[in-house]
Amino acid sequence: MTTPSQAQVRSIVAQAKTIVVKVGSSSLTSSTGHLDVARLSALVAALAEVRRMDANVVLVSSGAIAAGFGPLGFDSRPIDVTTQQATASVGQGLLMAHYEAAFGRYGIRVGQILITAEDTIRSVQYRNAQRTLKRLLQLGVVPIVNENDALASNEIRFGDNDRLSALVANLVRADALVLLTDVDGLYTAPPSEKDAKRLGYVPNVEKILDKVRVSGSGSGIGTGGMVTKLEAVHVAAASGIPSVLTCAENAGPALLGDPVGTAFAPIRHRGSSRRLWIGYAAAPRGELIVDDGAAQAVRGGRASLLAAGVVAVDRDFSAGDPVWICDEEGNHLAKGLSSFDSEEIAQMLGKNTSELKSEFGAEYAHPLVHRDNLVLV
Ligand SMILES: Nc1ncnc2c1ncn2[C@@H]1O[C@H](COP(=O)(O)OP(=O)(O)O)[C@@H](O)[C@H]1O
Ligand SMILES: N[C@@H](CCC(=O)OP(=O)(O)O)C(=O)O
Repeated sequence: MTTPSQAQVRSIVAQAKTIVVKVGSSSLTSSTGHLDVARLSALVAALAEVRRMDANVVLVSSGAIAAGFGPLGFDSRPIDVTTQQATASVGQGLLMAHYEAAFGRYGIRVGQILITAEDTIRSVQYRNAQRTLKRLLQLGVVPIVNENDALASNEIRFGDNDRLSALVANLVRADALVLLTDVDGLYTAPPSEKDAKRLGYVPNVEKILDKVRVSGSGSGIGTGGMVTKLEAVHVAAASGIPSVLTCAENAGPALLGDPVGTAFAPIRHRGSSRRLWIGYAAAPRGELIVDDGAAQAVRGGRASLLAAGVVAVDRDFSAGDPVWICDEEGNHLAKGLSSFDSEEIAQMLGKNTSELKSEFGAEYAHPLVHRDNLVLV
């Protein structure tokens, strides 16, 4: 695809019909780490302006832990996961109360959506979240999304909201993603280093990944630092969605398309949201190992995966789960959604369609992974 100019990217952001804005903990808090309601209100003023122009806004907001630890009598953000979860449970309600009051001043309703990483893996939950978000936007509501910290299991949690925001941008098929943090853009090195320079425009995020030096959170309040923000921008760019990264104080100008912060161009055309989900969010639960002929067909990009070409199935999974499709050397060729349980597939290996039909019935005479549910890696 031809790379848009910075002016074109800025204009996509300004004219977005649907925009996802992510605000990090570090931008909603005071120097002591407590929720700063004045900063939250300033952000809401900028978002209300976008709503006034009739664009759909989805806000991905961190800040539950920041809002919860003071009222619970802690001096600082808790460090252990269980106390963080309990703190987020208290803080999430308080955070929403502040958002409700702040958006209410502009006559705007908000709705809370709490997502776990699991919801982005399972196809049914994914569709469900997508439907609810869509309906909220149709109703003129600003959905406010956070990770469901109270219930997220330690092994599979986003932790930061950066990557979650890129997945939400895909879920709602946003035209642009704006990441608001405590630094005014991407620098060539952590901004505490004296020769670090801000980049105004990044035409291809993949080409700068090994040229900039990034580190974790500078403030110690946020979680992912610049590492997860670049991952989010990368997912968005590869999904055809441009991003702007800047500080929360620049929210207004950034949303109006002014040249603040760092703008990132999309690097690929937009695919279907379902394929993007399979490609980025879905963590494979098992593997289908295919012979040379099937590997060639899969690599061609247009074929479904038939049982006849599958030589082995690895690990237990259910129909609808994401799986790796691998060649016999163990190389990952594609990710796809399996149409059958692993137990069923074990019986179907190597059989052609008419054998499947006569042995198991017509409902088994189908590809193990349909081409619409398959994404090359
Ligand atoms: N190359 C870089 N450019 C800009 N910021 C960087 C870079 N490397 C690390 N950072 C740090 O990332 C921090 C933002 O991440 P974080 O604290 O997690 O914020 P948030 O709470 O908004 O997610 C900045 O304060 C900055 O110190
Ligand atoms: N979900 C957590 C956010 C964790 C966090 O700090 O995220 P971020 O500020 O985006 O790096 C919360 O609401 O407190």
